[in-house]
Amino acid sequence: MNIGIVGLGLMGGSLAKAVKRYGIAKKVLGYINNEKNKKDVLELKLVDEIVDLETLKKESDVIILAVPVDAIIEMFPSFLDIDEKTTIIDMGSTKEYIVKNIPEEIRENFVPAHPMTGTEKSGPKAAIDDLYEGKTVVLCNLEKNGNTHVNKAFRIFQGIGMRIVVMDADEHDVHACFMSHLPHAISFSLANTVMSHEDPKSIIALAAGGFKDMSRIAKSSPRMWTDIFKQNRKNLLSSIDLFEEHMKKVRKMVEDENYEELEKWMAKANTLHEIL
Ligand SMILES: NC(=O)C1=CN([C@@H]2O[C@H](COP(=O)(O)OP(=O)(O)OC[C@H]3O[C@@H](n4cnc5c(N)ncnc54)[C@H](O)[C@@H]3O)[C@@H](O)[C@H]2O)C=CC1
Ligand SMILES: O=C(O)C(=O)Cc1ccc(O)cc1
Repeated sequence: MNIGIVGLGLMGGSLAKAVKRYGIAKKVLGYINNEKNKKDVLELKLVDEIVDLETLKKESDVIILAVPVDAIIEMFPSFLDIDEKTTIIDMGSTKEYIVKNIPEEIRENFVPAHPMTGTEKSGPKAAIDDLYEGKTVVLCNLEKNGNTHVNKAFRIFQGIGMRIVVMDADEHDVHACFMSHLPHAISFSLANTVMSHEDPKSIIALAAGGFKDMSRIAKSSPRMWTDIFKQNRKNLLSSIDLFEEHMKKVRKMVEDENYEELEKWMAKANTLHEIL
């Protein structure tokens, strides 16, 4: 099949590599809206052809939307005239707002997906060969899709070595919030907290592994994450409230010098890594 990818950054670029490597795509077409990325995509040979959006729509059996989540919504009107056999799959990190806003005309064609894998890097140069291998992709609200479109999505994701999990978009957004969006909010906060107190020289000289681990995702794209926080605002606010409760709890145990409780509380946190 021909696969057209809109947005050839980390996710789109890595998908282009994977569908070529596994022989799933006969041809990979790319649509790019910025000159700097075009140059990088050509140099990295991520796609067979860079085309305009109309050509991509006509020549692709499957169109992948690998752009920030607000851009996915903004692009809906461009796809209202696609062929009934063409499948569209989005890779956005949020699902509820996207699913709610898919126009009725293309709802059968549109498979909402979220690959639960990524890095803090962005742009075509961030694309990696095996990003998707052995990872999970969540597909949402498939009851509204035609079988042919679901089958194509399964062929692509299973074909590049992914495990598929199906759930409703609202349920997805709660899980994604706690396991990805809240951790990003915490990492951005930690980075800003430390920089508001420590000068760069001390950070360079003294930062140890733990701080580097916890602040890695604070390097993530502000454009992409502002969109995600906006679209998952309600869940993010509740998860921040709950996190604040836990911060208050540790603060109180330290303030009260309740070290017995503190040790128990930490031991409970250790058990997360028995399941991860
Ligand atoms: N970064 C990550 O680890 C993960 C990201 N996602 C989702 O995947 C999507 C893409 O993210 P990344 O690849 O990380 O971002 P990225 O920033 O690496 O790539 C996005 C690309 O889309 C292009 N773009 C933006 N607006 C466009 C438009 N209107 N038309 C055409 N191209 C446009 C940008 O120029 C950029 O090259 C986002 O929706 C994100 O939420 C999902 C899972 C993991
Ligand atoms: O860099 C990391 O560890 C990530 O967690 C990347 C990531 C970012 C956004 C997603 O929707 C899913 C995964």
